[in-house]
Amino acid sequence: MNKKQLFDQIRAKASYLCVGLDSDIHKIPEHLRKADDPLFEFNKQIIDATIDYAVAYKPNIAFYEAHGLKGWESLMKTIAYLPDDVFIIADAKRGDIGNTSKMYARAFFEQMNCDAITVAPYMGEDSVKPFLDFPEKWVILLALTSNAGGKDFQNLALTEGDQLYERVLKKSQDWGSDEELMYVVGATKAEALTNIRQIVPNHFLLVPGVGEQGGSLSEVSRHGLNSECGLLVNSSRGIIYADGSKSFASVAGSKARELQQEMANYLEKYC
Ligand SMILES: O=C(O)c1cc(=O)[nH]c(=O)n1[C@@H]1O[C@H](COP(=O)(O)O)[C@@H](O)[C@H]1O
Repeated sequence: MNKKQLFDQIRAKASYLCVGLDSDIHKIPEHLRKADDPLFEFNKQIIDATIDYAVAYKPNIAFYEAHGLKGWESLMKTIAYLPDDVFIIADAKRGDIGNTSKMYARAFFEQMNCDAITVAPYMGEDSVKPFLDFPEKWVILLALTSNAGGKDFQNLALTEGDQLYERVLKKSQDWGSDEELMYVVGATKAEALTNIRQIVPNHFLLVPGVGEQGGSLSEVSRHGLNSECGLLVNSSRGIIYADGSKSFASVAGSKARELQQEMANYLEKYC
């Protein structure tokens, strides 16, 4: 999916919501655990309930890999079930020497037909570039992550003055354009968004950390929205585990709708 198509979807649904499919066999409702493929059954019902309110879905690969072959099957079935007009992010946090990155890219872009993959920038240009060789596919580079430990490296001041995350934003612009590169910025770091928007005014940002991690959708939207929206805000546990009973899907749908309605207001106000 290209940037225009993504923005068209955002306008059509008045939403920049990404639903995180961090589907954990120990957290899904009891009655689904007896199904043939419990993770897929859970995801299917979550997708059906939230599809009108979300433009993107982000399966977190760890939750599937943890189950070996069966988990990969649940993941592939989930991706195949998602309609073509939603943006699919493989949250895989990959990145390795060039020939290995190329194989990761083929796995997630060709085998699984995802639109985007999260990539760690730590190994530098030749580890990121192979992911950028695929037309209309996206690299989402970790810049300023939502977790407390992110500051151990990302906020370190370099001798030239930038913090490390700022250097990631600046340097990576030599590798690809805003038609193929996005950045992860945690909702818990909303205070940095004004500065980030000065460095990357036009790029899309994937913003996880609203809901369970306590980030504010209002703050993120106020400081992060640009004229083409420029945001995909993810919530995983706050939607998919909002209710643990047989009503889990309809409660997930209501949670997604609440976020979408808030987003519709912000789009009107700031975009
Ligand atoms: O790359 C990510 O998606 C990510 C980056 C980051 O900085 N923080 C972060 O929480 N995430 C992911 O976003 C999701 C957040 O989940 P919830 O906190 O349950 O909404 C998880 O899948 C995390 O792995």
